[in-house]
Amino acid sequence: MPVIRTLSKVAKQALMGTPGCGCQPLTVAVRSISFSPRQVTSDASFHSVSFSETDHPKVLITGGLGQLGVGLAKLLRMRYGKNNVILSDIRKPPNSVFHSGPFIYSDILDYKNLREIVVNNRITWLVHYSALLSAVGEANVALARSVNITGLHNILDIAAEHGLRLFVPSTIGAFGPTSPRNPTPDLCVQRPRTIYGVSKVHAELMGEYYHHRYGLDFRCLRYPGIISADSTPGGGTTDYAVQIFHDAIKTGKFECNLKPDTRLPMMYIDDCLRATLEVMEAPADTLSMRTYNINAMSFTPEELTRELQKQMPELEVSYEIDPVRQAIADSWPMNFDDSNARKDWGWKHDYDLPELVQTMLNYFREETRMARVN
Ligand SMILES: NC(=O)C1=CN([C@@H]2O[C@H](COP(=O)(O)OP(=O)(O)OC[C@H]3O[C@@H](n4cnc5c(N)ncnc54)[C@H](O)[C@@H]3O)[C@@H](O)[C@H]2O)C=CC1
Ligand SMILES: CC(=O)[C@H](N)C(=O)O
Repeated sequence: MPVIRTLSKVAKQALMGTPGCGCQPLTVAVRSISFSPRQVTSDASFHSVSFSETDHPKVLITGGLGQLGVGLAKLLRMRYGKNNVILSDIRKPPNSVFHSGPFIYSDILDYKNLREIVVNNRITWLVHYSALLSAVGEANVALARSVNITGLHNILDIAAEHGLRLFVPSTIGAFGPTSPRNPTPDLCVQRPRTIYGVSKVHAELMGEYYHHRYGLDFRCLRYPGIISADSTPGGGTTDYAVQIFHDAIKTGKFECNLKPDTRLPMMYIDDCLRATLEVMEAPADTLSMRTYNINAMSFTPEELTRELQKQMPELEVSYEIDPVRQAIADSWPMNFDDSNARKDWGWKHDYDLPELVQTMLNYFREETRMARVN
């Protein structure tokens, strides 16, 4: 009974705020009475590992076989050592991925399995990439709700119980038609119209809540559309900006599913992965917020085509609009204001549109050359 009374007093303080002091004292109070978000058995704290800044983190990446996970694992393994970064997914990894470092099966909907992986591998950082993206999410709302929301709850609880540093990406899709679109600041109205966007706003808010309530070291970046050469996108609205390179090289023709003047924020994958590493390594006292916009460039299909045609004048682009993707794109930011990330932890992108196009074309040309040689 006295414990319950203490808890409700702490909860009341949390809701009302304590004048003249930040969230830290509250966090300490909550932790000191061992109040965790999910009922855990007593051995859980025995296995938890405290991460010292001088050690290498032991990282688990969920949903690691998608467009971004393999590249992130490569970057983190170069920095922290091959065996300190575990990729996981529910799909079977290709040979090259399986032989490049630790891989493990993990379904984020299986709470016990997740917990076992975290405990047995002494995980200290969790990068949570599993998700259904905007277009596939609209095609399967029930599954998107389950993976993006129920799965996130499992991740938050595991991370809070085991004192992990947790990274969850959000997206330009976390904004909607009533948000300011040009530019979109960090803090503004967020009323997305997709299950993907709704689940990402939920993730931002839950992560920040767990940070204030339980002291969870939650870090979140809102990514623009990510463009990569050696990995394929998983069913988003910005996918056209990757597909155009494949089709341009293969056939010299591309059919675009968005209107020529649809402007969206975009980023080359190397910038995205470096930003992720940088925000994970940033000292906590530099982070004035826990969710940041990051930006690099912003273009329309027409502008991307023109840049490509500078090197491939024969490229032909036609337009066959997909109404679902177009409606999504029309509700998303056109330009992203990432001034807080630049100010707080020194974010700076390397790739603008010309460098992006050059880098992508170099990759595909080299791949074609190698294929001819072999
Ligand atoms: N690629 C992009 O342009 C952007 C990505 N993001 C976010 O970054 C993260 C990674 O994105 P991508 O790699 O592009 O996604 P993706 O769709 O390519 O990959 C997602 C992965 O999650 C896995 N997955 C699905 N259900 C699962 C489950 N129950 N348990 C474990 N894994 C499961 C899938 O097998 C897949 O490999 C996502 O959270 C996404 O929302 C945010 C903004 C832009
Ligand atoms: C911007 C994203 O989050 C993703 N690429 C999508 O288009 O759904």
